[in-house]
Amino acid sequence: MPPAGGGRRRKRERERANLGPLFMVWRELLKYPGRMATAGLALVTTAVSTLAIPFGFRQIIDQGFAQGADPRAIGWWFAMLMGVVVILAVATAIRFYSVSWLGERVVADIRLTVQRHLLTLAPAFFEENSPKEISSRMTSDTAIIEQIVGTTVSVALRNAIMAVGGVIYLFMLAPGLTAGLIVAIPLVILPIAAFGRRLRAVSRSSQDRVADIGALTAEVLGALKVVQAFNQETRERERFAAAVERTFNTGRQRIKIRAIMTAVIMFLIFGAITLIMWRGAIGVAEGTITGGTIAAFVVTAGIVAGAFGSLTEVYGDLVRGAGAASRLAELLGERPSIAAPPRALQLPEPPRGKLAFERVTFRYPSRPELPALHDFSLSIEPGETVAIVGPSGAGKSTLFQLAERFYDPQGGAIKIDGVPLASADPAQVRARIALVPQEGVLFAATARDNLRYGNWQADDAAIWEAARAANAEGFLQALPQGLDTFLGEDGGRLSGGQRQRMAIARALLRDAPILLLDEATSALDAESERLVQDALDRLMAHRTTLVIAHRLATVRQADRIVVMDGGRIVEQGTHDSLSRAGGLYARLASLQFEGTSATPLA
Ligand SMILES: Nc1ncnc2c1ncn2[C@@H]1O[C@H](COP(=O)(O)OP(=O)(O)OP(=O)(O)O)[C@@H](O)[C@H]1O
Repeated sequence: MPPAGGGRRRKRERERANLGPLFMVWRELLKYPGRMATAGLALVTTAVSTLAIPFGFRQIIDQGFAQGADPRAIGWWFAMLMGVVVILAVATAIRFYSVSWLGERVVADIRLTVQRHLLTLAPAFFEENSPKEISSRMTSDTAIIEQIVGTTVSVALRNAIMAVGGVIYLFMLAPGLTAGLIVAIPLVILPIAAFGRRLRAVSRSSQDRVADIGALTAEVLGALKVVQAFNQETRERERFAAAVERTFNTGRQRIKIRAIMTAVIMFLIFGAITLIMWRGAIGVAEGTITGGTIAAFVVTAGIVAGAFGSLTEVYGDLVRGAGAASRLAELLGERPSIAAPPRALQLPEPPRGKLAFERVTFRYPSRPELPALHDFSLSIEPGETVAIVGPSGAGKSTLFQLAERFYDPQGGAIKIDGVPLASADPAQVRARIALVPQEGVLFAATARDNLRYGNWQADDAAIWEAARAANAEGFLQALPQGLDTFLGEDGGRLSGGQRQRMAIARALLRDAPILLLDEATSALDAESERLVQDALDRLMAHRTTLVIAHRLATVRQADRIVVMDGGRIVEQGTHDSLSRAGGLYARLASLQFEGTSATPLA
């Protein structure tokens, strides 16, 4: 099973080679002009004071070390040089702090923006784009951007200033020698451009491979029990090993290009310097140049060479950053397919709780060939309880997906209190619905916060009242710290029946007029079963309820039973009338309701 994201990757590889995506990072940086100014000033100061050091050397060597020089003058020169060193040290600290601060801040801002945006996207987006891959974008791609802002750009600017300033100073020191150096510069720049282009492609696929590893790790750890239960450790180890080796190989390709690139550039720079020094040595021998000048020239040329050397690495980093930024921009550019229309209709007040499907035809975006609902019509009156029954894949859960407007149907309309969902604000629509899924979803938070997910305004009195009605009071009181007990990731501390009652209590707190209830198929023991049923009865009272029924008790109590098959309604009636009719319902019921009411129907 290859990790997801192949399609997107191919699309990305067709994009033009440019650093344009980094513009997004620049826009984020512009939000902090004060910090930028401080960083810029410190940056210029460090670059200039670094260059002041060879200047000082020259003075000291030519004047200070000359025989018969005034010791006080020597002291003065050294004091000056020490001053420069202090300025260099302080400016470096300020530069490091403000530049790193910007890196951390920009990444924090980008993470906030991306998460805010992801929350607006429709579930269909996450069927085509693995959430695991997206979550690795949140960590690895943002880390790359942090490095760009916090290190690379400052290194680049400082080295650019030092390279330019250094070259000017070299000209002042020895124009002839420097001219030779300048001739060497295009020899340096051209290979950078050539290697850089190749490096860019390799860096991108290298990052993709790293994301694959993250996705694979999360997938296997998330399903560890299944892996172990099926003795698939060897297979998972091999699958992971293959991914790791792919990552290593693309990484190796990247560092190979970079190694060759560095070697070529270093050779060109230092080869040129060596040749120029040879000319300089002849100059000193002939007395046309001083020792101080040659010393300053050596140190400055070293600084300039180092600066150019770092600049070559900068390009590679910027390219990596542009890759990361373009992926984040791609996420941010994804328009939510489900959103409120420009002039959304208001749902009528007070809510009545009428839910209607009118000739709805729907295909899931990821399975366009198979209609999950076919010309489906069903109208549920306020306060009515409708039980949905049917074989697996009949389209029962799809009704919930559409009522919550996680998807839009291709044909027909779904209406709440007479307003088509497509014309309303999804937030308003969802506020009228309480959903109790088959598996109660719990967050890594306290019991209190898990319940308040239904309604953040609820105080403890309201929470306990809901807990009592949901038959959850007893076990909540028995938790070590009561409502303050941390339920752990995925609420691992609660049993299946307890989780269901948590979900019911949450739905009670939500207090919405329409209830979408997916009964758990897992059989509970008789006591749990009774507690859950009892809680459900209280939850369903006075609400419009659409329930995917798995229990005899539920279908018996329903005002109406709707039997679905292949995305259509095949029968409607009561338990007694449908049992007598001898159709699909009678078959399903005779197979599955026999013996115990806890046995799943579908
Ligand atoms: N996210 C999805 N993407 C693509 N196809 C889907 C998706 N969810 C469901 N389907 C398909 O749509 C059809 C209806 O599925 P649905 O989940 O509504 O059935 P169901 O009656 O609830 O089944 P079950 O009782 O097994 O939960 C099935 O053929 C299913 O494979």
